[in-house]
Amino acid sequence: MLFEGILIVATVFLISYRYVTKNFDRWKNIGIPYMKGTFPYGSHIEILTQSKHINELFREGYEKYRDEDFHGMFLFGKPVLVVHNTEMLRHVMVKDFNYFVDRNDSNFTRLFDGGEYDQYWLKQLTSLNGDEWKDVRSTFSPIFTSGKMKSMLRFITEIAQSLKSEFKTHADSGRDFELREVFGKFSLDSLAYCAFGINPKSFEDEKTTFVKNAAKMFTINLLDNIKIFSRLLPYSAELQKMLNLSILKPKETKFFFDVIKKTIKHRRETGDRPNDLIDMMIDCMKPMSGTEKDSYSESHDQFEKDMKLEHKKISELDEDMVVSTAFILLVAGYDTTGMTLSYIGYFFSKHQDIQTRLQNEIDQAYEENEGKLPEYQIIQELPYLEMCIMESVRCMTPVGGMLRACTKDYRFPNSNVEVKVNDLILIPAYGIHKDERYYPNPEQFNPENFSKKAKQSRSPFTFLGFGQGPRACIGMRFALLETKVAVMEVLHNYSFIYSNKNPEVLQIDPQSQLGYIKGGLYAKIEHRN
Ligand code: HEM
Repeated sequence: MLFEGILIVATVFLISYRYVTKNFDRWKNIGIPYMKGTFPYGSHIEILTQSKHINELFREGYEKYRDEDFHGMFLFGKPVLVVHNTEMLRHVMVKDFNYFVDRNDSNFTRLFDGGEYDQYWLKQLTSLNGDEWKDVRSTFSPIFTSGKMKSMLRFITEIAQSLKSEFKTHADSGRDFELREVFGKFSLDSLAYCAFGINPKSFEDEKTTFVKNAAKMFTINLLDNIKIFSRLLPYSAELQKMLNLSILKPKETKFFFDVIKKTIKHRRETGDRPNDLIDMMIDCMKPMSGTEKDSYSESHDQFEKDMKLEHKKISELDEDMVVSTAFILLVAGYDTTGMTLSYIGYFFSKHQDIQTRLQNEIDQAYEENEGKLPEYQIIQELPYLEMCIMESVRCMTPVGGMLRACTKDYRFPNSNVEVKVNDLILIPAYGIHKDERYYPNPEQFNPENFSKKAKQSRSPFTFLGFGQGPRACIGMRFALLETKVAVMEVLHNYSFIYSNKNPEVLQIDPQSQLGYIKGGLYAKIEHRN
C-alpha cells in the first residue's frame, strides 16, 4: 500500500515536473535574453509566496533588459515574451490586434474554469476570448460613449456629496486618515449606483452586507493564490469543474449576482427606469441609433480611434450577459479608481504648489457656473485636472502589466522573433512609465509630463495606464469622470496636508491585488477659506 502511494506521488510529481519545465529552453532557443525558469513557479517565486508585488517584479525585469526590444520569462511553466519596444507594442495592441485579441491563453483561461460560481468569472469581459469577447465588447461599448457618460454625472455628483461630508468630518477633527478607506467608499458607491442602480451608502455604514462582501471580494491571500494556481497543474481544473468546486470568492460572487438579478427583476416588474448603466446595457441589445454611431466614428482622439472595434453587436437579449458585465464593471473599476484617487490625494499633500495651481483652475470653473459644479463638457475641458490624473496613474500604475495571448503565429516586423499560437505577451506598463528616456525624473510627480507638448514628443505607447487598442479599459471615460468630479468637489472646498504617518519610501504591498502601498497612505485635510 505504501509502495503504491509512493508510486502515485512520484508519478504525479514527474508528470507535473515535465509539464512545467518542458518549455524552459524556449527563449534560449530563439536567442533573446531571459530570466530562467525554476520548477514549479517559473521565473518569479515571489508571485507564489507573495513576497513582492508583480508590478515591482515586472518593472525590475523591464529595467534589467531595458535596452533590448524584448526579454523572455516564465510564469509557472508558461513562456512569456515581454515586449519593451513601443513600436512593437503598437503592433501588438493596435495594428496587428487580430493576432492578440485574447488576454489569456487556453491554459491561463483554466484558472477561471471551475464550479458553478467560477463559471460566472469565465463569462466576464476581462477573461472572455475571441469572438465571444468581441460580441460582448462591441455590444456594451456604447454605454461608455460621452453622451451616456453625461447622464452618469448626476449619480456621481450625488455620491460626491457624501464624500464632501466625510471630508468635512476629517477637516473638523484635524486628524490623519487613510486615503483609500475614504476614496474606496466613493468608488464603490458611485460604481454600484451607476452600474447596479443601488447606493450602498458606505459612508453612512461600513458594515452593510454589500460593503462587507465588496471588501472580501478584493482581498486575496496566499491560500487563495495557491488554490487558483493549482489549476495550472495537469487535469486539476477539469477535476475541480467535475466536482463543482468554485474557488474564486464563490460566496461573494453569488451575493453580487443575486443583487444584480434582483435589480433587473424589479425593473421589469415595476417599469422603473433611472437610466443607469443597467438600463443602458439592456438598451444596448437593441440596434444602435444614428447619433450613437456618430459619437464613436467621429472621435478625433487617437486613443479612441485605436480602441474602435469593428464587430457585430449581439441582438438577442441574454440576461446573464448583462449580469456578468454589470458585475465586472464593479470588479474592474472599484479598486483601480479608489486607489488612483488615493494617490492623487497623497501627491497633492506632498506638492502644495501643484495643488494650488489645480485649485485655481477648479475655482475659476465653479465661479463661471455661479459657484456650482460645472457642466459635463466644462469638466472634460479642464486641462490641468486631466494632466494631474494621468500623471498619478503613470507614477503609481494600478495595472502594472497586461497580458495578451497570441491567437495566430506571428513574426514581429523587422525582427526574427516569432511567437506561436497560445504564446503569452506581457506589456510592461509600470516599467515603461518609470523609464527616464520617456519621463525625465520618473519618480517625481510632475503633471507637466502630460502637457500637450510633452505628449507630442513621445510615442503614445509610452503611456499604458488604461491600456491601448480595442482591448483597452472600457471604463476609462467613466473612471476619469468619477475621478474628476471627486477631485473638483474636494479641492474646491478643502486642501490636502501631508501626514507624517506616511512611510518615507513607498513600497507596494505584495498582498494587494493591484499595487497599493504597504501600511496605507495618509493625509490631513483642512477647510479652505
Ligand atoms: C483609474 C481607474 C482605472 C484604471 C487605471 C484602469 C485600467 C485598466 C487597464 C490597464 C485595463 C487593461 C487594458 C488592456 O489590457 O489593454 C483595464 C481593463 C478593463 N477595465 Fe479599467 N481601469 C480603471 C477603471 C475602470 C472602471 C471605472 C471600469 C468600469 C466602469 C473599468 C472596466 C474595465 C474593464 C471591463 C476592462 C476589461 C476590458 C476588456 O477586456 O475588454 N475600468 N482597465
